[in-house]
Amino acid sequence: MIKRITAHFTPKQYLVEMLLGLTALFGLYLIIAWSGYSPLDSSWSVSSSQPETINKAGKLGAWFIDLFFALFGHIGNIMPFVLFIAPIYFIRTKRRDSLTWTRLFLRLFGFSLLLCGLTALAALLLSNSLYYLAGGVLGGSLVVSFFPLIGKFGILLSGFILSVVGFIVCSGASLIRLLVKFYYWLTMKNEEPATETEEQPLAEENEFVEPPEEIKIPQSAVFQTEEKNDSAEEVDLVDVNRFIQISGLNNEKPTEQVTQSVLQQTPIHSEPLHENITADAFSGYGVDQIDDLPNVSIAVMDVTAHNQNFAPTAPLPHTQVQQQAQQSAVDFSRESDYTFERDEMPIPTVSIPPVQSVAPDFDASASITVRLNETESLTKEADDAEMTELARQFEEQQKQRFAEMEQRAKAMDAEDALNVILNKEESAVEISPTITAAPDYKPYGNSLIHPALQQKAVSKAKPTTPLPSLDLLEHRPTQAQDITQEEIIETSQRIEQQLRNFNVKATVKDVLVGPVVTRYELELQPGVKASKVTGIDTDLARALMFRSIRVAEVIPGKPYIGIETPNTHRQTVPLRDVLDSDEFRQSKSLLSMALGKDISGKPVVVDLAKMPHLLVAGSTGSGKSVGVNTMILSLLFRVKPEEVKFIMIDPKVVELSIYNDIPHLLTEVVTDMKKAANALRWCVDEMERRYQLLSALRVRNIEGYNEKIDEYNAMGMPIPNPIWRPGDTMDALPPALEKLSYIVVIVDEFADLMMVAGKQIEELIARLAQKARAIGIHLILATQRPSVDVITGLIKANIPSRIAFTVASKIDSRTILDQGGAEALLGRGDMLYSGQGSSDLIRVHGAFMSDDEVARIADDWRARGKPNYIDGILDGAEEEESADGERGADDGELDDLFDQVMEFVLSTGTTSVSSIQRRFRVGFNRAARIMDQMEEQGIVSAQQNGKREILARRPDY
Ligand SMILES: Nc1ncnc2c1ncn2[C@@H]1O[C@H](COP(=O)(O)OP(=O)(O)OP(=O)(O)O)[C@@H](O)[C@H]1O
Repeated sequence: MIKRITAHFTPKQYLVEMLLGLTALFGLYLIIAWSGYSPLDSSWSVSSSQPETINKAGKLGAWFIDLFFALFGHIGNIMPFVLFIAPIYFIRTKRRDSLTWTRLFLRLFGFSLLLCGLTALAALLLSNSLYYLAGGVLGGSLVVSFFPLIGKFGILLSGFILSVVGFIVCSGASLIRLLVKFYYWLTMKNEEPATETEEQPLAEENEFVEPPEEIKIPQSAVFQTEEKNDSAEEVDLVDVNRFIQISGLNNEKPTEQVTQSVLQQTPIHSEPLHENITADAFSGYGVDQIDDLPNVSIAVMDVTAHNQNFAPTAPLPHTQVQQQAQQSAVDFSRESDYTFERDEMPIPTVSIPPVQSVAPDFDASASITVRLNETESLTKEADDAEMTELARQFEEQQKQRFAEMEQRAKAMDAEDALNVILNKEESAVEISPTITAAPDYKPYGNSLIHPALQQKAVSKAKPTTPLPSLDLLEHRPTQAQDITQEEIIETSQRIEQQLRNFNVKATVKDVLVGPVVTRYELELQPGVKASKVTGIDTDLARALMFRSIRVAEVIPGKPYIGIETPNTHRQTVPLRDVLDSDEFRQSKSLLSMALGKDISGKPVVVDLAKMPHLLVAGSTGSGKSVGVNTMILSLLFRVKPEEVKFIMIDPKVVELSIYNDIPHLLTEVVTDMKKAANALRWCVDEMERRYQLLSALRVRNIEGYNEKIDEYNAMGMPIPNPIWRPGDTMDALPPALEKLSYIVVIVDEFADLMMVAGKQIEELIARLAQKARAIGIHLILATQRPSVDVITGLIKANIPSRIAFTVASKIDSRTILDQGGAEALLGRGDMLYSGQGSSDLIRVHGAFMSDDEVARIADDWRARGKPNYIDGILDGAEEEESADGERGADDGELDDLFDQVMEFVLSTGTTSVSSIQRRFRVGFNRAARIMDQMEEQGIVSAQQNGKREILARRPDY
């Protein structure tokens, strides 16, 4: 149960409040009378023949207003308003509480001075007529009386001084403060802190009024402590609202924070306040009981921080307050002049300890925290009690039940059976916790596998179109770029201006607004280097207030440099838009890939066959995976499985596994990096095999080869496989050659692959990269670690095409692109493309597609056919490798297969390691080592341009 503290008025306060209210009402009445004033009405100075009063406030109203005009002239106009506003001001600001007879007299006196001053000024300055005195009787008589003495100027000066002094005395405001405020208002400066300005009038007021004779507690809050002291301080908390923080009702700072902030404001030298305030001081309050209220904390804050004359004992003389501040808590209560009586009311607790523990030096004027958090603890206690009671009842019931059972068992002579039952019951109780802890599995219909773990069955009918339709991609409306002409002109001017500040003279010649960035093309003055602008790109970005800008030193086909600034609203480039473009449709190459849109919004389509390998790098989250998916989907929309095959390596497991089982795959998506190395080795072997075929058919590349196959097939003369040997297959005759498909090897995180077998992988990639172009094997390697241990010199030298997404630093950018720029990209698919070793960079905003779209296209292909996985791509058989390794360890010993291999090489004339691998079913290492041994024995020459010659003739051996 919580008590709510409510305010009660003393009879005197009732009276004052009522009088002020009546005065305000009378003022309102006079305002109405003033607004309806007519000089024709009969009144104090006018006797009219008019039978009816025109004024809406009646005769009385007309009479009063006329009286004001007669007495004070024009100044009479303010009287109704003063009578209305002043009482309301007193009530609202609670100044009525401090209204004493002396103060009332002073205020009235001040007002009289003000009236005298103003009426005198009005009488002199405003025009008077025979019937109407501008300053009224008062102003007129003052002027008449004093004119002979001090003259016109003297009256003006005195009137002014009287007005000012009168205003200060009656309002209690400080003229200097008002002037300062006016100055601040004029100069638009911030005023002093609000607290200070709030408190000041009070302080000023106190200066005018002598210390109050009586000390009273007008409706102030008083608190009761748990420990009740015999003596306590009477407190005049003038504005109690400022010191009460109610947490739970109010979203402002929690009590602790308030206390903390008060602590910070409190001077360190001051001493702690141990003030126990008794509930008696709540004499002006009634206590209502209510059931449920949130936590209420009442903090008496550091009043001295606001007003030096004001402490919890505010009306005390200044010196006394200081003395009290220096006293200890005990002293404070003992020496206090004012005492509270103890009250037994159980009201909220005053918790001082937290304040003391946080700041032992806490001042007497520091905060006291009152916490009303009984509800929570009481509820908890009640809950606990209830639980214990229930447990007790249950135990009793059980005992009773067992007693009954025992009796019945005795009667039936079945005590043994009862024991068995009771034991079982006990053991059941014991194991029950384990049973309840187990998850509550429900049946999954017909399946034993949870729906979330079931493979998604694609029950799609085989599509009728030869290739997937673009309708599988979502149609996202193109958002319009909302940059205005004015904005562009303004930014152009700012760029020119800022460049001038850096001593670069340039003029904006062209502006291209793209989906993500806007490029300002500038003509530099002759003699100014473009690198000068590149060097100040960060300073320029800061000066122009852009997140980052990129300087394009060369714009192909234009004599300008480009400054690319990010657009306020970034557009997404949908993949559908790019694939649906003429650029992509009309590209002839089979391996054309759409990347996104360039700076002017034109689709960027690149040809993987020409690249011929691609390195993609960018920090995490920069859009690499989306970029790689864009490339794969571009291919999936235009190539059939027999034309292009994929080997996908995905150490992250989740990125490319969505393509599993599409018919383009040569093997399932590789996630094990050891197997991935084998896949690369297989590629090298395949490359060797293809070169043999190409050389046998005397063609230079895969296109020529495929054409030749087509040509002879069309003539009905299929070409027999020239490198087939009896025993390679079960066939009696060599099989006919078929067209070769392109192979695209995609590695999503190339760094992981390098970690597993760095040197080997580097060599394999280098070999593929050097030679694989002609035979149609292409690599796309992506990495998020653009460091030199991943992108080694060897790899860089062999992979000329690069794409850089956002990277962390200029150094990373240089590692990928051999120049800076990628560090200023904007992320989320923003990339720089450098094709085929060219130093020109194309800024591309990558196309975007959702995972659902990728899944739809993969499903579409899965519905069209099954993959024809090639056995053995992934088995390089580690055991075999390790066995090879062991064999290689004993130097000088020829391999067991040496003789057979030599026979094979001499009889067939082939020196290819891959053919040895295939023929003898050994791993790459072993085959290569046998070849090295043959070289040592002088049977074959050393490798030159990837080829060896046979030096020995058969009879030699
Ligand atoms: N072209 C794009 N347009 C719009 N948003 C994009 C684009 N590309 C990527 N994003 C956003 O960036 C997020 C991260 O992209 P993504 O997963 O491809 O990054 P990542 O470089 O592969 O990261 P990680 O290396 O950690 O896998 C995406 O979820 C997407 O919201």
